[in-house]
Amino acid sequence: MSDLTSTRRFKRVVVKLSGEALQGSAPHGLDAVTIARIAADLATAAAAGHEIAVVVGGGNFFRGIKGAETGIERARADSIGMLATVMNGLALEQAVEGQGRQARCLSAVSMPSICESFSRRAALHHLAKGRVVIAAGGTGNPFFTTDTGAVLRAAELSADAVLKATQVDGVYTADPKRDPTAERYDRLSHDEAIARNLAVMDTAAFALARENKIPILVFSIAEAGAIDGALSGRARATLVAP
Ligand SMILES: Nc1ncnc2c1ncn2[C@@H]1O[C@H](COP(=O)(O)OP(=O)(O)OP(=O)(O)O)[C@@H](O)[C@H]1O
Ligand SMILES: O=c1ccn([C@@H]2O[C@H](COP(=O)(O)O)[C@@H](O)[C@H]2O)c(=O)[nH]1
Repeated sequence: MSDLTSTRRFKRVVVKLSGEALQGSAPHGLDAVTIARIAADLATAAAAGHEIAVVVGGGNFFRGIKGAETGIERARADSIGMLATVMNGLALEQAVEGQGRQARCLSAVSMPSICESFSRRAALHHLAKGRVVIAAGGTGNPFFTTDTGAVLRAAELSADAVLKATQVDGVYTADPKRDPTAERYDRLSHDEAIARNLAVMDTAAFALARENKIPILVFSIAEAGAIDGALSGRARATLVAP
């Protein structure tokens, strides 16, 4: 059995969901049909017995680095970005519950009148109850990304893998959206991803995953059933593993 066909062994996973994935074909923001499709995927994976924690990005609303380019102080711009991830988290929580599966949005940035704060204990409790945990707010600190947040949560929750659900179907030699000659890897190591500066995730995220020996599966979330495809090894994907 190859590495990719044995991914069912990943019982507890952190799904890193790009914010852009939630906007569907809209230029920004949230697309209800797309969110419902992704929520159905998450609910199906949970019903199949996987413990699912989702770390959601915010790029469909705001990225701190872009805000800083317009003159907003970087740390403040990153706070706006983290709030964007909470908006996405709440929308996803609603959508997963709409699929008949309990979900809990836990924010790394405390906002108790809106949702529970993230703690390892709370997240493990909800996972044990079969709820989909949505970890919003990234790491809770500026100058980080939700990719690093996803690996951090995976380490804290002793997850078996990070499933990076994104716009492309794997890791390429260069950004395939910019370079049509880029070639896809089936598999590579964390070391190789860092050394070749493969920007599908930031270096901090790859380094934290390397240190904690956390495999990362990069796959496209464009089609219904993508998460089950990734978990069952059917998806076209790249495995980043030691
Ligand atoms: N070597 C590479 N291989 C694959 N994708 C790459 C590579 N370099 C850059 N990319 C780009 O990285 C993107 C993945 O980032 P993603 O969309 O998941 O962003 P994010 O910052 O994690 O989420 P958000 O949408 O919330 O900002 C892909 O869409 C792809 O265009
Ligand atoms: O730990 C974190 C995570 C995120 N941010 C800010 O949020 C936005 C959106 O996150 P993406 O990972 O780009 O989707 C990001 O650009 C940062 O500005 C953060 O500050 N800390």
